Amino acid sequence: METRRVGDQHKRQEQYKYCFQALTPNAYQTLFSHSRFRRLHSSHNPTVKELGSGEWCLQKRDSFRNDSFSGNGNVPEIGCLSIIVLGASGDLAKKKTFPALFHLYCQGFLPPDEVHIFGYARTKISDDELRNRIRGYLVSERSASPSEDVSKFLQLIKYVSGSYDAAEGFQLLDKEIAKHEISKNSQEGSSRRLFYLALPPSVYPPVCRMIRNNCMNKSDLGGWTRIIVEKPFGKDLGSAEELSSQIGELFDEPQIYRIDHYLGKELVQNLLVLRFANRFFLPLWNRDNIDNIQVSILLLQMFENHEVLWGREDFGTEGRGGYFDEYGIIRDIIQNHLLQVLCLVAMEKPVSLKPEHIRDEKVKVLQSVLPIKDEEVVLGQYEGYRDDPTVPDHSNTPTFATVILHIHNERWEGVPFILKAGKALNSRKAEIRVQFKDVPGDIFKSKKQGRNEFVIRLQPSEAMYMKLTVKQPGLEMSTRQSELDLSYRQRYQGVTIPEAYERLILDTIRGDQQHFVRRDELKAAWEIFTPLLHRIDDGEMKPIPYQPGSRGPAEADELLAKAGYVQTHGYIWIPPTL
Ligand SMILES: NC(=O)C1=CN([C@@H]2O[C@H](COP(=O)(O)OP(=O)(O)OC[C@H]3O[C@@H](n4cnc5c(N)ncnc54)[C@H](OP(=O)(O)O)[C@@H]3O)[C@@H](O)[C@H]2O)C=CC1
Ligand SMILES: O=C1O[C@H](COP(=O)(O)O)[C@@H](O)[C@H](O)[C@H]1O
Repeated sequence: METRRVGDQHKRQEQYKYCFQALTPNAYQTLFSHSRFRRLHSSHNPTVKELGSGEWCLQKRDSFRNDSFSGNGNVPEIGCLSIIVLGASGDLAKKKTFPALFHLYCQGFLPPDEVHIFGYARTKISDDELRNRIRGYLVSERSASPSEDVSKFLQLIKYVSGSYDAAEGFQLLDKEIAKHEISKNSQEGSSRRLFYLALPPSVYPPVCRMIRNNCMNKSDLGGWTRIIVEKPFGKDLGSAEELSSQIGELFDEPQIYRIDHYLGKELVQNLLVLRFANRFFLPLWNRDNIDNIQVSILLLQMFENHEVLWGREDFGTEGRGGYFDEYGIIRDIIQNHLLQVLCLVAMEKPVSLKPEHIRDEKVKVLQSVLPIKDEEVVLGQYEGYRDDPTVPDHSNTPTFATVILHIHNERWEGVPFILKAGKALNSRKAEIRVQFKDVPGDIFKSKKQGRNEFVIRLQPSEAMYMKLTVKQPGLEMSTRQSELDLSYRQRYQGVTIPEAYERLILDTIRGDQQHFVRRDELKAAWEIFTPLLHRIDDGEMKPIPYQPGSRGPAEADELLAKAGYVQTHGYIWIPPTL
């Protein structure tokens, strides 16, 4: 288990506290973008804090602590930090893990005097070869001198080659990490080791065992060893539980960070604030006022040879057709990303912001979901999917699904939660759409135009907008649909929204598990979908073909209408331009 030094925390906080009065956040950003200033102050990770009466203070931000939610019991740690990316030769590492680390580095969260990064995989390449593989993916809007930052960041990376199931490679890795720790004069027992498993889950058990046997850190002086594991966590309830037990025998739950990158998205993180810090929503957020809720992730992606046709996306397609066919859209997106978002939309107010309190409430939602009915599922497979060379000719794998869930509790009885995800569709967006009931005794007959909707656009063009009926400006008393719009790009100009992976890796370093999936959450999530998945795997339920570049099968829209969703015809929300 982890131990921490509280005395050092105070000393360290005091050491770096300093103020620049009358400095606005924008002025600070500009100042910080000058490399000389950054050189002077980056190791202090300063942040801007409002003092009140229009004054702003620049103060030390501890790189390993989330000060705003100190209620979760975190205590900052000091000393040397080693981040080890296992599967460093792979797709995720190149496209997401290393770029996220680079962003953190550019913002001063990974001070070079404390941090070292190791890549580990079987592929025999040199340090420089690994650096060259990832160099092109290191782009940061926050870097004032990008090429200088890229070079410095790459120098922090060392590569170790070895297998995933033999001690030799991990002993070598341990030696390299220890060398780094000694070079930083890190006291034994105070160093921190973060292992990011950017690997296929099939190798998680041997890799965890190797880490446990060969690379653990002493924790008696506040040091720790943590692991981040990627999805998919299993293929169904049985395999997920088996994987959980295997990892659980080697690591305690507080050391395991099961990542779901949707939990790191800005507007997903905003859900708790939105729901529980605003009086507006408290009395409305229930079955008395809400008719139905949709959560959707729509993608343009197709696989391999179709990519060019439909516009290649920056993440998740390349060479993943084989992976995808084994899993399908429900395992790839619905059982994890959509269900996690649903939990945050539907859960009760947690006792506090402590990770365990939040996760307790999420588990309750999952445990209250009723069994899925066949007639409330529409599966689709886009035409041409099976032409992909990595996909079997008779694949029954859905590339699209709409599934209706019902939550059996006092707040949500009777409100359908419509989860929808698909690939090769006509648009790319992720959103939460809360549709309210019709106005009782409507004297304007406005229900023919549309219902009130509260939409949270997760991506692209992050926004929240409230669709409502207003008087058409002019002499006549007629109504029209309009919106109250909080578009982030317009409202928060110049603010860079962090990447999900960046935020979640930082949370792991800080020891904050709020945005990670707990073992019992995972189990409850698989319990919901396993019966349906087995029926699909056994060929008892078949996907309906749909045209690539369409909305998916027409039957999905019919299911939506049956569930009570009323489409507003002729209204389209257009993200405001600057
Ligand atoms: N890429 C993506 O878009 C996303 C990936 N993920 C998840 O992240 C993890 C890593 O994904 P990704 O980087 O795409 O995976 P890759 O297939 O690129 O694998 C990563 C590395 O693991 C090693 N590896 C691959 N297959 C095996 C195998 N059968 N046995 C042992 N080692 C193997 C290879 O390294 P070497 O041979 O050099 O050892 C490879 O470079 C997976 O769990 C994936 O599901 C999650 C979301 C998105
Ligand atoms: O986990 C996954 O998510 C991506 C979609 O993520 P986004 O952040 O780009 O919305 C998806 O394309 C991929 O198939 C899936 O594995």
